[in-house]
Amino acid sequence: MSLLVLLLRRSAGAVALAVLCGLLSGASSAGLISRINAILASGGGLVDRGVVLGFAGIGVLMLGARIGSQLLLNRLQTRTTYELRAQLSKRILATPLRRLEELGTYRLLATLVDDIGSLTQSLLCIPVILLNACIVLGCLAYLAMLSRVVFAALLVFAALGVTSYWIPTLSMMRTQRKARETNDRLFRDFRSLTGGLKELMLHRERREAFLTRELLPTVAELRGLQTQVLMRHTLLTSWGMSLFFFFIGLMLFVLPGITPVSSQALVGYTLAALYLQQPLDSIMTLLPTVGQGAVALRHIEQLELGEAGTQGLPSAAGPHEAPASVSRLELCGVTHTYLRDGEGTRFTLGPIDLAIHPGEILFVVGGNGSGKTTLAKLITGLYAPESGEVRLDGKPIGEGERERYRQLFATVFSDFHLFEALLGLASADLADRARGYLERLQLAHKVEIDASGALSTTQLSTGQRKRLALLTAYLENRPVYLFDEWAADQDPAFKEVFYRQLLPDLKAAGKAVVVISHDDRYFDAADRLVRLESGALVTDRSAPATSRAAS
Ligand SMILES: Nc1ncnc2c1ncn2[C@@H]1O[C@H](COP(=O)(O)OP(=O)(O)OP(=O)(O)O)[C@@H](O)[C@H]1O
Repeated sequence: MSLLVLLLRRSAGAVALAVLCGLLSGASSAGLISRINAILASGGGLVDRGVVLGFAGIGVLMLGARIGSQLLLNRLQTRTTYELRAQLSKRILATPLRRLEELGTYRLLATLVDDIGSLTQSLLCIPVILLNACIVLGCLAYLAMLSRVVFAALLVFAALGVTSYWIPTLSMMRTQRKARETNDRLFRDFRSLTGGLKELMLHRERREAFLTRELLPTVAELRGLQTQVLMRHTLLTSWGMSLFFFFIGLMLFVLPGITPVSSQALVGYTLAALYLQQPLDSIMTLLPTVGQGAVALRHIEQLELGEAGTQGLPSAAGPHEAPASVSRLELCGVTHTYLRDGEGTRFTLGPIDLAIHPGEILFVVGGNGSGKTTLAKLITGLYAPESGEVRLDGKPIGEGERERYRQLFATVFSDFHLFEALLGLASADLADRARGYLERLQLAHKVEIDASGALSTTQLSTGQRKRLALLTAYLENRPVYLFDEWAADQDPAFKEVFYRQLLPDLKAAGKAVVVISHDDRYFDAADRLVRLESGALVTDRSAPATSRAAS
């Protein structure tokens, strides 16, 4: 709810002003019509300079109020979208990585694209609904002045009408919620579609199966649910309108039988009631959009994202700079467990006791699925330990220190992301330093880096992209380096450069270097080697002389 409250609080002024402008525009157009009426009725006898000026003045007021109201609504729309996008992006970055992994990127994308759109649209309805609600209240007050009996009858009728409208609306909102869940699946399928292009293009049966068993059924299900929502909405709006005319019929045919009423008063009631129709229609038309917004808001809340400023992004003051050096980093009895929903299985890493020292190359080795990457996420503070603690220079790292702690690491994970520019590394000599590393990584003929840090291209081979990721890590110049199977995609010559030159250089510069590797030919490059088996650390010893000899 906090998101909605925040938005409403920030937009309250704009919403009130938009409603005011709308009312002014409505009142001045009513004023214009009544003047036109009076002039026509007078047969032109009323036309003098004052009348013309008054007419023109109301016309200008109407135009100004209309433009003002529309401009405010446009501004509200763009600002709301901006704020929602900014808030949600910050909140995603403030959410623990493990939670985001559990949610899946497709859900986050669906929220960023879909929920933000729905929420913006529904917030935009608020001024229009308020404006029409003002008109409805005005009409009701007028009716109350005309006849208390008619007004009381209208209230009773309205209560019945709202109840008969609201109950099916609740069921319509349930369908909207279902549609929203299906939309998540649609984003997952779109992700498979764009991520699996090669696999789908190369295998006709797989492509057919993907389309007929996964994507198209989801699309069809969504279409069905959306059709249901639209159909129910049409029925409900029509029901609302027929109730309305039923009420006018009651007034015309039943009221004169209950109480004496002049035909002039009857005309007055009927006109006022008819005037109610347009704003009521407008409110009813907008209700599904508001419902959609409510569903989107609920969905965002269910993601249980962190609050901006708690984890990822610096909120206010506070040291976020990484310490320039580390003398000892320890994992003491650290554990992490993955639960696999549906299968009832689990994988537990640890308890792990491990120390990392500056000026030392530590290899983490082990079979596929033994827990190396999980250990890397615990070492770097991307996962908080479920038990045990991480200590930096003897001091335990708690939740409050984790953001600062993470700034100690320069990493290249096996599923690294390459940005289009060297972000957050601004320095006067950035381009020069980067060029030096490009030479060293044998990329100078492929990639250029301008003074702002923009890369000329990232359309490179997998091995070359990894070298660019390594370049970013070099430029970060942090006390601890962690490489997760970095050399797996390198040619033999560059593997040799990595293990025999680049790693020793980092060590010589006093960096602590953690290397996850399957390259047993180079295990002798480690000062210390630890092996993981099914989540347990089975060895922690110096690099074996045998592998040194083998290389
Ligand atoms: N996001 C996740 N959710 C659930 N289980 C996971 C997740 N990531 C990893 N696992 C499980 O944890 C275990 C260890 O995974 P991890 O990625 O740490 O292994 P690894 O040693 O790095 O493997 P590899 O050498 O293949 O990269 C695996 O059995 C895997 O099934």
